[in-house]
Amino acid sequence: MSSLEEPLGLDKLPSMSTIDRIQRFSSGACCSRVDNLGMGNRWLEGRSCSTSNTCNEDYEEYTEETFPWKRQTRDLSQGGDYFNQNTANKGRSSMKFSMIDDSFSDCQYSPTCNNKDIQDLTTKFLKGIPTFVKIVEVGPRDGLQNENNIVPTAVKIELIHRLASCGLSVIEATSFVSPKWVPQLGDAKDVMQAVHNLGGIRFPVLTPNLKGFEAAMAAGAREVAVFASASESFSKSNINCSVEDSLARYRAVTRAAKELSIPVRGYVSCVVGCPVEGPISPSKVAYVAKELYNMGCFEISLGDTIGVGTPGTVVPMLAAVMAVVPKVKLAVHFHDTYGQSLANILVSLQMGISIVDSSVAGLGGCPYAKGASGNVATEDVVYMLNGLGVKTNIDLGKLMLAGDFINNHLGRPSGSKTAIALGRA
Ligand SMILES: CC(C)(COP(=O)([O-])OP(=O)([O-])OC[C@H]1O[C@@H](n2cnc3c(N)ncnc32)[C@H](O)[C@@H]1OP(=O)([O-])[O-])[C@@H](O)C(=O)NCCC(=O)NCCSC(=O)C[C@@](C)(O)CC(=O)[O-]
Repeated sequence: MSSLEEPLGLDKLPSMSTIDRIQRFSSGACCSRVDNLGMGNRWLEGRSCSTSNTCNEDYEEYTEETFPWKRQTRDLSQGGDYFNQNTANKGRSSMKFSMIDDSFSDCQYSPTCNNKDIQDLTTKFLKGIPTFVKIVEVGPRDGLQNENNIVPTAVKIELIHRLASCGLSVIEATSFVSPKWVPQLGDAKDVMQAVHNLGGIRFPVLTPNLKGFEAAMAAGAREVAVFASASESFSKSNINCSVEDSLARYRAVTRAAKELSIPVRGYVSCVVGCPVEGPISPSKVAYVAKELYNMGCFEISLGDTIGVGTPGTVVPMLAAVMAVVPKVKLAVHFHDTYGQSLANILVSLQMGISIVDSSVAGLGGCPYAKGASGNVATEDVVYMLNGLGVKTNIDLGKLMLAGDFINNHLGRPSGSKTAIALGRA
């Protein structure tokens, strides 16, 4: 078994230095006034702009009438059941409505603005965004595979039940991989047997080879996922074979799955950067994505496994993949090492992607991608989509409680996000 000894090798990758970050975020222009749309009290309460008074002054100008949803957003001080669905729904509809109409009717924001300007700008920035986004919840698999301590089977099953009650339609439940490689998911059979009959929800599982596929079928799985990499080095360290050998294995899996009418999802890892090789060219990603698509994967998830992507690198990568695989078949899967996940998701949506992977409480990380942080939190994705007026059919309040359930179990404070992947030496 090989493993990645080195940390991310971020010196080779596009990165944002601490100084860069401070300079960017402390610029006098805290945010444009139109940016306030739909941001709820995360912006209103959370933004401090410590190096400039501009935001505070701006904030004071804005009354509750100006932001009618302010009263309806999550009140962090109350803890527990802080965001019931009624409230979330009301906030959502009033936000959506007020984006175009009410809040701007008297144009308090700029002496020169008018409704048409606002509508034009809104259309310009939001027009490509799909009206419905499917979320693939990967917490029970991608999240729990990387915890230092093995989470008890009963807790995994309870987490999946709680996630199922949130309205999620796809929950990646576990992996049928070698327990020597990923001991955290050594109870895949028990987890799968306990959840596979939950109605109306798909529970894909990772299968690295035919052995895993057969075990998954025996445990009741009805959908599987294969996972290749755009990086040779990562392929070797993650699944102990070359990219071409992995594709050959996956052809065997997709053939077997086809005979049983089992849908197969395909992952491409390291779509922006690799811990060993540094930047990965979009053409390599496109090649692997196309191979997976050609062998019959119904959906291809593009994974920024170590979370080094920014909109500047994600857009060309997506453009290259979209040239060879229809965009309706593509999902994005971001880790949040540099806090870029939501920005990356937003540009992906603007490019027409309508499937997003995420992980409750931001759990996640590949044990063989040392130093990468967790997946983007499902709560944050749903919150952003609500603000954009995109449908998800997910109950944000219940989702937050599911996040707290697992955070509490893991000894993390309620509301924690982004578990840091500790990797494996
Ligand atoms: C692929 C292998 C199995 C090759 O592992 P290997 O050691 O090269 O396999 P092998 O064929 O030589 O077999 C060695 C032993 O493993 C057993 N074995 C063989 N296959 C299985 C199986 N399916 N289930 C259970 N056991 C298995 C096999 O029976 C044998 O047992 P032994 O005779 O020594 O007792 C191994 O490397 C492995 O399991 N790797 C999985 C690693 C993993 O799960 N990584 C995390 C995935 S996350 C990811 O990739 C990124 C993603 C998808 O999240 C997207 C993103 O974030 O970007």
